[in-house]
Amino acid sequence: MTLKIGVIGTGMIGRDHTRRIQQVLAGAEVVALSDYNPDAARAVQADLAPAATVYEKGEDLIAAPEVDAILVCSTGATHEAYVLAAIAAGKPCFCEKPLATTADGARRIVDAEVAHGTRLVQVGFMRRYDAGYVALKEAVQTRTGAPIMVHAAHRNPTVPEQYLTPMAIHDTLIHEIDVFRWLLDDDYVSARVLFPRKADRAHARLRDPQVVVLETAKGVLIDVEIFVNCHYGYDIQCEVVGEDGIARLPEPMAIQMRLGATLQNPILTDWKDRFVASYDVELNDFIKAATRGTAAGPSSWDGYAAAITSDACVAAQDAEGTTVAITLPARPALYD
Ligand SMILES: NC(=O)C1=CN([C@@H]2O[C@H](COP(=O)(O)OP(=O)(O)OC[C@H]3O[C@@H](n4cnc5c(N)ncnc54)[C@H](O)[C@@H]3O)[C@@H](O)[C@H]2O)C=CC1
Ligand SMILES: O=C1[C@@H](O)[C@H](O)[C@@H](O)[C@H](O)[C@H]1O
Repeated sequence: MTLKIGVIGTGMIGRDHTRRIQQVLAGAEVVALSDYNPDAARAVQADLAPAATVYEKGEDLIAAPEVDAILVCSTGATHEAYVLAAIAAGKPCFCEKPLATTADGARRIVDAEVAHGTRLVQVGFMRRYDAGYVALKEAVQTRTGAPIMVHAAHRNPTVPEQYLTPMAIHDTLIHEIDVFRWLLDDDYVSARVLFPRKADRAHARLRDPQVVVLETAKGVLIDVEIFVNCHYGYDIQCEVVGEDGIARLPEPMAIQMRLGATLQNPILTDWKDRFVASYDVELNDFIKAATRGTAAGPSSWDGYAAAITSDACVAAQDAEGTTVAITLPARPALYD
């Protein structure tokens, strides 16, 4: 069976996921496209999915009988309504991060999915599918001994003027928030944010860099540097300190050069290149599960936990240096 997918939001990542389904992965095809800007949907149709129907409204795409499963790749604030509509239609739905822009919104999705009775939603936390993080998790489970600390960094070369201080949490740190819950099999209990002096390249309305300190229920302390004007490249670092040893996230594969009396290792500059393979694997997982009428991988519960943690981190930015508590309600059995 070929899974017939409708894509809502055909901007940068919606286009890229459409390319993936049409040109890289097996078992699915894009049969419908929709975007707030119909020209964007038509451009993706022309370039990648000539047989797809363009719908003016995302709701109509979700209801369309030829659509088996939905990809929500529109702007974050629109995710909640589309995911709820997909659940109401009983159709599997892959939702790019964030699941919703508020914890209350993510909770409404959890409640709707629990009422439906089976999983339908996968959240686009692709790092869980990255070969480096998968190897790191295995090392933490089998070799480092119980984790005590995590030191991490998320560095982007630059960000646009619209990227404001809370986005360092909602848009950027959200990947670490999810991947460390998964890596450590743990939940957060508190957050603190510290600001050093502002980098010269950071624009007026952005405090950059910042350091977020998260504490987990098992007592692990995680420090994450977020530096989105680091200039030199796109750089994701992670080191887990355990009872018996230390495990580091591997660097992306690259040719090392000995040239002109220097030893050179290139550093990537674009997050799309850093995680290109993991996007393929996460969507493949979605296609496999959606073909069976369900969803796997990062769940609505994970999206909700990330939203609660993000809200606490943003409160911690405002509280500058003060510890903000994080409380996760009891997890419904659907997500065990
Ligand atoms: N997993 C990851 O690493 C990444 C995830 N993302 C997430 O993907 C989502 C989209 O990001 P980008 O593609 O970078 O943004 P973008 O701005 O390039 O594309 C968003 C598209 O959504 C459309 N849109 C806006 N409102 C809409 C509505 N009500 N209905 C239908 N379409 C609507 C816009 O017209 C635009 O074409 C965001 O939630 C973002 O956080 C983005 C980049 C990386
Ligand atoms: O999701 C992403 C972007 O939206 C975000 O702006 C970047 O900071 C992240 O590195 C990237 O993975």
